[in-house]
Amino acid sequence: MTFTEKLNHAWATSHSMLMMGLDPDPQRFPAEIAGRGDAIYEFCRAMVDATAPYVCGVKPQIAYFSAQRAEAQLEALCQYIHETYPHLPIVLDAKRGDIGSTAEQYAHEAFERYNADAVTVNPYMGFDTLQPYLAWEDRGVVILCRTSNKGGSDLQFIESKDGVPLYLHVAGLVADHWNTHGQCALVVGATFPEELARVRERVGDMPLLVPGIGAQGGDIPATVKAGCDSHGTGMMINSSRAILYASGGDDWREAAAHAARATRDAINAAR
Ligand SMILES: O=C(O)c1cc(=O)[nH]c(=O)n1[C@@H]1O[C@H](COP(=O)(O)O)[C@@H](O)[C@H]1O
Repeated sequence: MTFTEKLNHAWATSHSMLMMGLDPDPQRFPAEIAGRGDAIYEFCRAMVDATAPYVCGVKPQIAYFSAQRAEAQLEALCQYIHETYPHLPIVLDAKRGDIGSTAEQYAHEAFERYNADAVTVNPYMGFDTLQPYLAWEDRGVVILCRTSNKGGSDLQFIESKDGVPLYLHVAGLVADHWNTHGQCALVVGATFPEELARVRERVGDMPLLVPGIGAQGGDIPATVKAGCDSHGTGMMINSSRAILYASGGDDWREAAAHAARATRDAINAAR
């Protein structure tokens, strides 16, 4: 099954557009697992178990693992998710971008070492730097377009050809030229619903990864109104910290499950 098929299946069967973001910060771990050698793996595994019924996919952020020398725990986690929840796509958030020969190594890392269904990439260096990822035709390539942070406007709002802002130019390039195998998705922040609507209008039913609800304050009804595709779905709406750290007490698993369910329900109520 390709990434796109898996994602469509996950949307249909989970009735959820919530993506569980895994940004494990040892400073915020519950006492029960803090200090364990495998704490990152155990924390993330528990979070996936608690939230799996309410999500359409899982997005581990690689820096939270590599900064702690925990790449082996990320490998084990991806294997656990594939074995236990084979219907849930894994989007490895790595935001890679480099010349083709190096990109080949990054693609190998994401798709072979971690066996991710999709990876996030940065289009700043152009098409040839994305080709090594696109060559893995069954995997997803999730391209930064209009990011959720304030500073995204510094470059993404610069007017390109015909006065079109750069983020919309990227959306057009992907929709019209780069998505030849139907494997691409775009990153658009929930913090900018107006631009989300413009991207949706430009790219039709292409999947969108939409971070920025929860800890970054993005408005759920505005996001849903702006970003759904023609079938009333089409988004992986990510939330990480607001779910992972819903409670630091003994009820951390239950609190995460409750937060995930409530977020899924808030998204569905706005559809
Ligand atoms: O590609 C991403 O996932 C991403 C793009 C973007 O524009 N903004 C953004 O916040 N992200 C990621 O989404 C997650 C957001 O986490 P929370 O703000 O805790 O929900 C982090 O892992 C970010 O690295």
